[in-house]
Amino acid sequence: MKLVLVAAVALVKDRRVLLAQRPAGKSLAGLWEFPGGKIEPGESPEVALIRELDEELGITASAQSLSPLAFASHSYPDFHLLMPLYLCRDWQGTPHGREGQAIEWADINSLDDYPMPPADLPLLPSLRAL
Ligand SMILES: Nc1nc2c([nH]c(=O)n2[C@@H]2O[C@H](COP(=O)(O)OP(=O)(O)OP(=O)(O)O)[C@@H](O)[C@H]2O)c(=O)[nH]1
Ligand SMILES: [Mg+2]
Repeated sequence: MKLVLVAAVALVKDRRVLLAQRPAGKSLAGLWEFPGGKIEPGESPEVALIRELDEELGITASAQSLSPLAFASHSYPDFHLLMPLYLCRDWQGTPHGREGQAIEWADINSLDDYPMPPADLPLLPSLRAL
């Protein structure tokens, strides 16, 4: 089974977390996910996330602003996903969907209203505990 490493982040402001909707045409289209993406060869998870936050949302974050929150380990039919989820409360800029994706500040107590990839569901208690 192929192991795929993805870095993701919960951007948290007050009691809200930023979710991004996967665009039509991609795998798991329409589901709400944490911003992030595949870790490229030679990248640390933090460096990958800083790059993805710029590419996907147009914001700047530093490695020191990323703290470990939880991780997902989930078998999809064609690969196994290992995804550290970081917490970030401090960044520069205003997030906007730079790749045409919808984004939303979801109330941490209303995450059930956002259909998410199956890998993400075990991560939600860590968020609610914040
Ligand atoms: N960024 C992100 N990816 C997630 C989450 N949950 C989850 O299962 N994934 C999966 O992790 C994989 C990598 O995400 P990615 O953001 O780099 O993938 P991508 O947009 O290039 O999609 P692709 O796999 O269609 O090429 C995808 O298969 C995605 O479905 C999540 O909360 N955030
Ligand atoms: Mg991505």
